[in-house]
Amino acid sequence: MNFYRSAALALDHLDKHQGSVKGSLAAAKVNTNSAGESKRILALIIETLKYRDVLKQLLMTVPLTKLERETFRPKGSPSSANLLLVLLHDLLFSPKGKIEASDKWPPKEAVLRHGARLKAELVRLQIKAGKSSVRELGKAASSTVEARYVRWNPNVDLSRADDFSLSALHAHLAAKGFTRLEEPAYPVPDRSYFMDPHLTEHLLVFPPASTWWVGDKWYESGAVILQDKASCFPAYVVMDGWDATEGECIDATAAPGNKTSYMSALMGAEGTLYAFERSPNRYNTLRNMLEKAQCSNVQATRGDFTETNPADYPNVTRILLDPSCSGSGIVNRLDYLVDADEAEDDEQAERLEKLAAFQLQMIQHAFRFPAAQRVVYSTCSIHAEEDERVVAKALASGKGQWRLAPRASVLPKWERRGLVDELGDGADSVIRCLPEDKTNGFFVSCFERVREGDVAKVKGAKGAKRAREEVEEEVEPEAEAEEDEEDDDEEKSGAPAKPKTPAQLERARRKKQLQKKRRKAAK
Ligand SMILES: C[S@@+](CC[C@H](N)C(=O)[O-])C[C@H]1O[C@@H](n2cnc3c(N)ncnc32)[C@H](O)[C@@H]1O
Repeated sequence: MNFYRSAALALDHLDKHQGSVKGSLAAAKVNTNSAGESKRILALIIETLKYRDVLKQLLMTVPLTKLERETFRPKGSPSSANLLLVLLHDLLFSPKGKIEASDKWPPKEAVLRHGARLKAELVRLQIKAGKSSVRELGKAASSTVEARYVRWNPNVDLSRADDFSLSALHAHLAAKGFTRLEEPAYPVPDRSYFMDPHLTEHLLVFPPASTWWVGDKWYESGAVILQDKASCFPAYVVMDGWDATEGECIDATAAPGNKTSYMSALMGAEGTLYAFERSPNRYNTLRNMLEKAQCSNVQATRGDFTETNPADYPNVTRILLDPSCSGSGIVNRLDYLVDADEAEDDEQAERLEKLAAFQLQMIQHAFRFPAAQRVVYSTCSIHAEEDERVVAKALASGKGQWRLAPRASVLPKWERRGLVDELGDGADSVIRCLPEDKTNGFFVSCFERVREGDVAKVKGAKGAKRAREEVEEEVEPEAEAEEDEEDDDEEKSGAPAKPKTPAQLERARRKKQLQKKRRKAAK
């Protein structure tokens, strides 16, 4: 009984948008030290959220708060609305199909009085929605990736006496009872796999529930690496057309090292790949990864990429930047189950602005490397603020010396390209990935240096022009502080200057929000 009350209290808390799904447990005073109890309640909350829309629809047809007014009073704590949702979830969608409480508990008695009608109405909703089972009425979890990716790492084959070639891997998988398909098939059939249609030489695609690598010598030796497909793209794009005579490469933000190890493999473990990582802990992880994956051509450095002196790397021609981002593309998050409110939107906008400034700074630093020809910038974010807009600003600040590489060298067969509204023509040069593409949400762009006398049209120029205007408009941090003071004066005089452009309007809105917060805090 308490179990349902706690889950309903947590849902009440979430309705007020006071934090994350997990955070709502503490707010509902669930004993988070008791792993069993909190896990059970968390699972109920998540499952109820998945079915919330259909349960609400059902309650419109069978209005239990009216029919059972005595039990489900309007102003209870937890709210009747959420108590009903969790009870209905267990009755209609849980594997046991029942409410796990004493038969004498009034809310259970009240719901069961309408059990037959509720079930019949639910089936009606299912038929109307054209679903083959009531479970299909739940919100599709965005964490459902339809495939599991395994990257073959040729470095191990190069450095070890055992045969770790791709053909040996196929033979190993056949011995494990897997069938290799010649063509991609989704969902990937049980005990089957195929070579990924975009990364045909290195990436194998398995059914999502696969675990064959656990304890397997191929995994233990680093000869296969678990890496999402989209996360392989940046290394693949930055190394496009590379040959060992060309020069050296950099992975500027390397830990845990998935992309570094793929770059190293694409270099045939030849030449030199410098890998930077700022965080000491993550640097240790990177070192372990590089050792396991036999990345003998990588020189790892613990340090801040923006503090490197470009002149010290006169032979570096290719740079990969995969800096910290909001991670909004990572699909095992629960955020999609709850709608963000305006206050959270404001916090998010502020956070994205800071991230974007840092991301831009990383690209601008990469542009300073004297021999750099190709700079790839990627994020696991789906926000234009961190993706196309950063790219447009980088182009705008590149003084015409950098442009977006043509689609032909940026995974031309990948269909989902960038946002045209943001980058104009340049959108075709960059790629976006979404869970619909059976990957995490991801963004990859590639800048190339414009050769002297090259008059080719600079792609992305439209977005860059707009970004240049924005950059010019952008307020320096000091100036912003001054502007804040000015605004205070304006407020006193009662004559605020009117913001004119969308960017100014957005800043004014955020500033107002901040002032509101400050005033609230001062009270
Ligand atoms: C998104 S992760 C990189 C993931 C990595 N590319 C991979 O595929 O395994 C970003 C990493 O960059 C590091 N980082 C952030 N700013 C940095 C900087 N200025 N210099 C070097 N590393 C930085 C972070 O500590 C973090 O480990």
